[in-house]
Amino acid sequence: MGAIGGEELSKWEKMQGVTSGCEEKILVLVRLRPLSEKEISGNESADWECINDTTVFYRNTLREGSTFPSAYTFDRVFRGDCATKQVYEEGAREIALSVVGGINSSIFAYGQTSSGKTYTMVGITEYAVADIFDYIQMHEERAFVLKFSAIEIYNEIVRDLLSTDNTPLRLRDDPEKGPVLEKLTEETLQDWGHLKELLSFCEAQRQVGETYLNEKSSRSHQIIRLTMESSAKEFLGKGNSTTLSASVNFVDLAGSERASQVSSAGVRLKEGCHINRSLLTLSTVIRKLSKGKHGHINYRDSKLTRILQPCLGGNARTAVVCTLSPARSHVEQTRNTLLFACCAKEVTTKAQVNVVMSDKALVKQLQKELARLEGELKTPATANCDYVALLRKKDQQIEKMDKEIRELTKQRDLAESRIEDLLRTVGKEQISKEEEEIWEDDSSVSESSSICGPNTRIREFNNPHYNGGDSGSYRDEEDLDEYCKEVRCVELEESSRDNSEYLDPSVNDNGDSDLTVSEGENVSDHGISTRLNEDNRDEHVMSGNMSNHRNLNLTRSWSCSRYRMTGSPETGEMERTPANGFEKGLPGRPDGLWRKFNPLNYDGSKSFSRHDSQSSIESQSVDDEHRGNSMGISGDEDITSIHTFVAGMKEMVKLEYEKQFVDGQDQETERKPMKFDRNVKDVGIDPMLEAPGTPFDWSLQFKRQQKEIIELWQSCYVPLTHRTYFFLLFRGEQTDSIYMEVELRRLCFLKETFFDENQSDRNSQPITLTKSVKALRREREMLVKLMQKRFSEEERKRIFKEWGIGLNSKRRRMQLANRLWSNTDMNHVMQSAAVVARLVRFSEQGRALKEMFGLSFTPQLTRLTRRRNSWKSTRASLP
Ligand SMILES: Nc1ncnc2c1ncn2[C@@H]1O[C@H](COP(=O)(O)OP(=O)(O)OP(=O)(O)O)[C@@H](O)[C@H]1O
Repeated sequence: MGAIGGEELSKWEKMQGVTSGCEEKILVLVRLRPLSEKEISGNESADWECINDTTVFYRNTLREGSTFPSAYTFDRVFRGDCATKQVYEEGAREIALSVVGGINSSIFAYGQTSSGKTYTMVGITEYAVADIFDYIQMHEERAFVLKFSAIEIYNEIVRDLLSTDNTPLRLRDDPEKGPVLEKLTEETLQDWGHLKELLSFCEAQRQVGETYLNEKSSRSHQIIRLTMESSAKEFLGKGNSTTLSASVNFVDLAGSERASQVSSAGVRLKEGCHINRSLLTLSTVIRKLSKGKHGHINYRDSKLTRILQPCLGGNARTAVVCTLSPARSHVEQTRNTLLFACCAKEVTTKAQVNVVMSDKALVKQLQKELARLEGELKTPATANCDYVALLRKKDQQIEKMDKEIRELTKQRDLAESRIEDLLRTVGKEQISKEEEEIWEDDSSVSESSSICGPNTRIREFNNPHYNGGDSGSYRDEEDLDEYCKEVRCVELEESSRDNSEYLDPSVNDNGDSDLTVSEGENVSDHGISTRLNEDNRDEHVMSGNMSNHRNLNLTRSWSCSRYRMTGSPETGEMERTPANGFEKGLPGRPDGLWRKFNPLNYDGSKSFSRHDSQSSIESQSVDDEHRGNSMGISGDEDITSIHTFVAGMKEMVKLEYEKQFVDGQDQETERKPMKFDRNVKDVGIDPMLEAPGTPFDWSLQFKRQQKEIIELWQSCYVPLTHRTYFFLLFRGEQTDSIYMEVELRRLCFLKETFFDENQSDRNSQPITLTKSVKALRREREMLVKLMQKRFSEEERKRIFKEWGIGLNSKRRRMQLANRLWSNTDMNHVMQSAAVVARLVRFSEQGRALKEMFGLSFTPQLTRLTRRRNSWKSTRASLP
């Protein structure tokens, strides 16, 4: 055991200080042993020699075909006659004694079997421990603790060499300490004797076996670990000491071997496999580490590399002593060892001093650091003032940004709201278009067999949930129900509105109507009798509308018609008066109100004076000739409903009453020919005066007009619903005459509009035959759907039979719908009306419709109750 002089130790300590925390390469030493007696007796030649302290040379250069280099250079090479002490002192000592300065270290012995690994490591271990003991003795100011532990890895099993228990040790990874062997025995070294005792024990415990090459061949990897802790004695027990803690590993690897060379078998062969495999892993790790610490390093492929991981490129100083046999027979194994050594010398580690602070020392240090930081914060330095100003500025910026955020949020919400509105609008339009396309594309209905469209505009103008969509869009059964409900609803509204309208119209002193339309409120006649023309005026387009409002460009709406303009005409003072019912308003109307009409001065040649009813009628008839264009009647919007008819009717009746009240006398009616070969008397414009004396004439006239109306309905493609309502409501009573006349007049007008060849551009005409045909087609489709809903299966079968529709034929309901109102034969008409009435539930409303429409407005003094039996029977035949 070599003693370490004080001078030498100081040199090491300086060196440790320089190297601590810095990267350094593994120290590679090569030791060439002499030929063993066996090799000598076997006439082995020594092909390897150390030509200097760092180079080993292969001198059998005559060997042909060799591609290996002849000289290998390392940190230090030792000839066969070198003692282990020299190997230690000139090579391993520096690494081994790093532990005294708190730096981990490891010394490996790597080489083929019988190359002298154990021989070398036993010596190095003892020299190192001896030096450590000397170091301890030389540093009495410090307190040292030296712990000894030893393990072996045998067939990939880790065993505690200080324990007689062969229980394998568990290996786990500690985040701070790295790989840790659980329950590993650690003996605190007392003295040299104690060390020798332990080493002997380990040697006895280690797996050793006889092989062909080595009588005492190590069959396991052995690691002897010395852990050294040191603290300055002056701080011990005061809680503020710091401790240096480090370990040094003495690793005696099992020797790589060739089975053929060692002639091993059985247990030895198995041992050799494990040995070679683990050494191969070690070689791989070293080779990868030699190329840099990039990528995955397979430490975990063997217990050996896992345990030695900190020593291989980690926090440790490492020395590898590669032992060689010079014998020619081992040349390949020797070259392999040299290749390993070459790789190892490229591997770098980064060792640093391991200082363990006591808890108290750690707390004290942290408190000191905290006090320093608090002092900096409390110091009213100039810099702090700057911070205050900076903080204030930042606060202002934050406040400003908050404002901007709030404003932007508002704008965003507003924009989102607008987008939603827009999307809703676009969505509705899209739905409308799609629905229209569906209707247009549906070829299931024979257009040629269609007659007219449903009262579709009712939906459009009265359903608050249906704003601007295609009126013909009844998408499902619910819609069909809604359709029927709306009919009734609208009819109720119609009744009240008609009455109010009749009472309310007034004109100002200039002869112009004060009934200004509220734009967009074209609800007056459910889109049939009114429409919004290009001038945004609500116009009555009822063909039977005899009101000379047209000539006056009088505009009106329901909103304004609900207010009656009263008060002094001179002052123009107006008073809003709630609308009254038609019945009580017309006969007993205050003179003051009716005098409002006196100043009316109708337009030139086309107008008439209230004092000249004859001329007025004539003019009106002439006006009607032009109304097709001026009124902008739409086929869809015009004759589609009984409501339309009623509205126009009331206008006409109102004027007649007006004339009578204003003139105060019967006007002599000069029967001038009208456009439609009618005059006032012909159309029964004042039936209350005529009818009493001519009941029989009226009966004949009604029959004639009824036939004429039915034919016009057919040729003008009037909606079936309208036809049904009209047909069933007006059955020949004397009071019906006025309605019959109005219907005739507007149908004649419509027909003329449809078939006027002079219309240069039919597409520009709002009223076209095509539109009416399409509308009628939609109405028939609607009736088809209602058939499914209104009629039971049995009823449908019965009706199909009655109508000559084969029960096995396809699309029976469509066939029936196409046949309804398809000709003008009276029996056919009655049957058609009966079916349609069922479908639209006319029978449930019955005559109440007529009352609701205000159709019983005829003055009580002249009510004829004569009825035609045929019309009675029609209603009675309703299913
Ligand atoms: N440098 C040396 N000088 C003299 N004898 C040596 C030297 N090295 C080794 N020997 C001898 O060689 C034999 C084998 O040595 P050793 O057991 O140390 O080899 P090994 O590499 O450990 O073998 P194994 O791997 O099989 O355990 C021993 O008898 C040993 O005394």
